[in-house]
Amino acid sequence: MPSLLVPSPIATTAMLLGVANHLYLNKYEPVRTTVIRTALVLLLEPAIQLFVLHRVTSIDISTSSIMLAYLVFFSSLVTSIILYRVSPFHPLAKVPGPMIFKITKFWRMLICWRGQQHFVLKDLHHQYGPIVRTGPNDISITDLASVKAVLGTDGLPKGPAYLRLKTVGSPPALIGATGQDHTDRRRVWSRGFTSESLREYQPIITTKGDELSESLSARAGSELDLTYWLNLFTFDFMSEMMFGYKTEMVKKGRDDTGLMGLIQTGARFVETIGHVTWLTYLSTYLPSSSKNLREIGGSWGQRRVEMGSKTKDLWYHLTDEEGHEKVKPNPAYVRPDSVTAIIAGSDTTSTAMANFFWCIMAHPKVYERVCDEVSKEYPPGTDPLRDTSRHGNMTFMKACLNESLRVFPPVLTNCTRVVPKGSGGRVISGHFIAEGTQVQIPPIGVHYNPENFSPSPESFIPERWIPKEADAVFKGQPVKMKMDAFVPFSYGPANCIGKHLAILEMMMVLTMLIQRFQFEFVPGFQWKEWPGRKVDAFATRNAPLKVVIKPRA
Ligand code: HEM
Repeated sequence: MPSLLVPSPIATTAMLLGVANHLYLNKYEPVRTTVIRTALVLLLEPAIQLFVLHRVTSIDISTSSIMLAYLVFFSSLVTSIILYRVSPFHPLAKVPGPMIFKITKFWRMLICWRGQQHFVLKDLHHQYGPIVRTGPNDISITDLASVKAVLGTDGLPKGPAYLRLKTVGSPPALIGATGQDHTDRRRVWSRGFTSESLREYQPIITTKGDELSESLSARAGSELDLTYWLNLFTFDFMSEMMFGYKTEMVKKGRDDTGLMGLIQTGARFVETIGHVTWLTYLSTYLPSSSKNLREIGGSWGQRRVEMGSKTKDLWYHLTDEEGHEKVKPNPAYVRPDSVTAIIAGSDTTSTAMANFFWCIMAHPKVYERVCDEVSKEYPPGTDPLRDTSRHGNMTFMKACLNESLRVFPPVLTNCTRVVPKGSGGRVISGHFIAEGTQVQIPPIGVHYNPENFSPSPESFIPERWIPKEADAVFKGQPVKMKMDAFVPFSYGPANCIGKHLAILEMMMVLTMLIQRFQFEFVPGFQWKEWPGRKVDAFATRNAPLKVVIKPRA
C-alpha cells in the first residue's frame, strides 16, 4: 500500500532540487558530466528515497508506491521551479514581461517553431518597453546604450544559444567561437574581407549577375518567384567565392545540391532548440542536417584542396595560404567555417535583396525614383556589374537599401550574448543582470524602438536617410536617427564580417536588375500580406515573391 509518508520527504527534495536547478544548471553551458549527473539524479532520486522510506518505515515497495513517488517528485520539482521563477527572489524579478515567458522556455520554443519570434518580440517591446523578460533567465533589450554595452568591445560573449551551431566532435565555427579563439580566428577571416579581397570576388559577382540576368530574361513575361531566384544567385556566388566551386544553380534554375533545403530545415531546428540550453546540448549528439551540411562542406573542401588555388577565394584566406600566421589555422576549423560562410552569406543577402524589391514595389513613387536614379547613373550602354564607380552618387537607392534593412533586417531577432560565469553580473539598462542570463539584442526591436528611429519607426520611409528631405517628409516633426542603433549587421567585435561584401554585392545586383528589367507584382498576388508571411528561422525565410518582369527600354 502506498503510504501518505511517501510524499513529504520526496517533495521536499524535489523542491530543493528545483532551486538548485536555477542556481546551477540553468546558468552555464552544460558539459557532458553535468547533463549525465542531472539525468541520473532525476531518474534515481525518487527510487532511492522510496527505498530508504521502505527501510525506516513500514511502507511497501509496490507499483503504485513507485508511481506515486515519481509523480510527487516531478510535480514538486516543476512547482518549485515555477514558483521560484515568478517569485520576487528571482534575479530578473524586476524585469517586466508576461508570466508565461517567466515560467518556461518551452513557450518561446513553440513561437520559434512557428517562425513568429520577430512578431512576438516586437509586440512585447511595444507593450513593456526597451527591456523585457523573454524567458526564465532571458531578456531582450532594444535601447541604444544597451546595444553598445552588450554587443560592443567591452560587451558580453556569445553564450549557449550559439552552441546550437556546433556538432559534437567538431570545433565551433567562427560564429560560435568566443574569447581569444574568436579574436584569433576573426583576424584570419578579416584578410578575406579587405577591399583588396573584395576586388578579387567582384568578377564572380559580375559573372553570376550576368547569368541571373540571362535566366530571368529567358523567363520574361511569365510568373517568377524573386525570393527563389535571388537565393539561387547568392548560393552560386557564395560557393564560388568560398571554394571556387561552381554550383550553377541560376543556370539550371534549381538547386540540385540539396543545400538550400538542408539549410532551411536545419535553421528552424537549431533556432527552436537553441532556447533550452540542456536540450541544445543533447541535440548536438543527434544526427541532424548540420551533419549533412558538414559532409557537403567536407567534400567541397576536399575538392578545393585537390584543385589548388586558382584565385584568392575565401578558402585561400581561411587556410592562410599567404602564410601570415605563425601557426597555420587548424584544418579542422576551416570546414565548419566554410559552411558557415555559405550559410551566413547566402540566405541573408538574398533575403535583403527580396526585401528591397518588395519595399520599393509596394511604394510606386519610390520605385519610379529609384529607376530614374539608376537610369541617370547607369544609362543604356553602361554596365552596373562592371562599373561600381557610380554607387557613391546613388543617394536615394542607398537610402532605400538602408531603409529596407532597417524595416526588415534579414537577421530579425538573434544576436544573443550571455553574462559570463565569474563576472558577478552586469548592470544593463538600469537593471542588475545576474550571471548566466542570456541577453538578446533583436535588430527588429532596436530598429522599431521610437527612441532610436522616429517618427513612424515601422514604416518604410527612405527619405529619413537623407537629412535635407527628412524635414519635408515628416513636416517638421522631430526626426530621430540614431545611427549606432542601425544594426542589421549587428554591432561590435562579433558583428557581420561580410557586411561590406554584402553591400557591394547587393548594390551591383540590384542596380543591374533595375537597369535591365521592369518589375511588377503578378496580378492577383496578395503582396500586402507578404511581410506577414516571413518566418524567423535564425535568418529570415521569405515567402515567394511573385513578380512578372519585362526588359526595360
Ligand atoms: C545582407 C546580408 C547580411 C546580413 C544582414 C548579415 C547579418 C549578420 C549578423 C546580424 C551577424 C551577427 C550575429 C551576432 O551578432 O550574433 C552576422 C555575423 C556573421 N556574418 Fe553576416 N550578414 C550578411 C551577409 C554576410 C556575408 C555575405 C557573409 C560572408 C561570408 C557573412 C558572414 C558572417 C559571419 C562569418 C558572421 C560571424 C561573425 C563573428 O562571429 O565574428 N555575412 N551577420
